[in-house]
Amino acid sequence: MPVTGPRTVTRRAPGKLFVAGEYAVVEPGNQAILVAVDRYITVTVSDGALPGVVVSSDVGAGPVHHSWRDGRLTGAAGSPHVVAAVETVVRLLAERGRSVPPLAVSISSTLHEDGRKFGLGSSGAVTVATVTAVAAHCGLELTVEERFRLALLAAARIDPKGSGGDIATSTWGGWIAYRAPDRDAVLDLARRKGVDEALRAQWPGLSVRRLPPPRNLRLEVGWTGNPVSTTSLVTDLQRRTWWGSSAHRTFVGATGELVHAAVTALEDGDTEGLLRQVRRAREELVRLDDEVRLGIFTPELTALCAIAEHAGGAAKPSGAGGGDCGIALLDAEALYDRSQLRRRWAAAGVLPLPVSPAMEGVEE
Ligand SMILES: Nc1ncnc2c1ncn2[C@@H]1O[C@H](COP(=O)(O)OP(=O)(O)O)[C@@H](O)[C@H]1O
Ligand SMILES: C[C@@](O)(CCOP(=O)(O)OP(=O)(O)O)CC(=O)O
Repeated sequence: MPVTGPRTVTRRAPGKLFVAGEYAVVEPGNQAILVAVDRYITVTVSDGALPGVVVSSDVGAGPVHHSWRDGRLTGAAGSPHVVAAVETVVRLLAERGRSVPPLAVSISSTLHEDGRKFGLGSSGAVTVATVTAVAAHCGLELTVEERFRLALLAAARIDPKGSGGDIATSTWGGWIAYRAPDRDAVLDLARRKGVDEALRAQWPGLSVRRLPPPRNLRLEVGWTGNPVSTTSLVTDLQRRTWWGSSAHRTFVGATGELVHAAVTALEDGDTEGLLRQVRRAREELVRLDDEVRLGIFTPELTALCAIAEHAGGAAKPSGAGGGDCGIALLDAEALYDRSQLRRRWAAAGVLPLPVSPAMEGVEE
């Protein structure tokens, strides 16, 4: 049966920042706090002129034509996240006895500048927006969690080490507390039993909870200008003798405690308490970096944190570090000079990014 749905569908998914819990969150069950930001990946899906799928992106070279072979898209490399997202939705359609028409997928990003990513979760956002737009184009009705699960299955095929915190944030939007499932286990389930079955099964470890946004805080974001491969930093960490050592367990224990305390502070509207936990999160990342010499804290990220602290805020890298961006939270009621903070960041090689929390995730 051919699919039916609107002829042209556009969906956009927001980027994200890590507030606390990065690195620890890659292990199933460990909690992190993330917030969506008002920079987006927008995906438009329409009927294609050629059999297969043509993908064009404003950050890629020209359009890339992929053909179907045994449920997989062949052709030039293009964007692996977009390809995996389309394949995963189409596999679900096939399991439900439905065929897919030729597709044209077009992507635009405000998570990049001149083709360079800011490090605001473009891979997660493009995966979520593609899954959602292709599903809507094909008339596939999915719950929010089903769309998250499809996007996580797609992204995990490319990198099972990724926690999926970016995908959850792009899906739900706002401030969230996230715990990852075992990605190898859910991939294995989808391979053995199919995607449809993987949507229905329990995913042990997974939890996503909306958190109330802090009322009296300003979020400042600074970009170092250096794009970083999160996968290579996480892979590097997992190869060190530190991984599995008592220092690793101490890091996970301390991060678990501070994330829990930060969740409580958000739920209680305790601004000072949240700032304290964000500082603890930075200290734990500093300790990790001292122990492992991973390069989380570049000179720019160290300066970003010091300058924001000097202004009375709490600051840290967002995510893997090594470049990309950092965040600062400042008490909106306390007196601080925002333009001075931004000037001092700029003088230290940190570009202030005018972004705000986005309370909506990708629309259905
Ligand atoms: N605008 C886009 N168009 C196509 N693919 C994209 C786009 N943005 C991101 N991607 C995909 O995400 C990958 C980059 O992921 P990553 O380096 O983890 O960036 P980020 O830190 O922003 O998530 C790219 O290789 C590509 O597969
Ligand atoms: C180390 C991490 O916990 C956080 C990485 O966050 P980044 O923001 O650096 O990267 P992307 O999610 O690819 O945008 C790994 C993870 O959770 O996947």
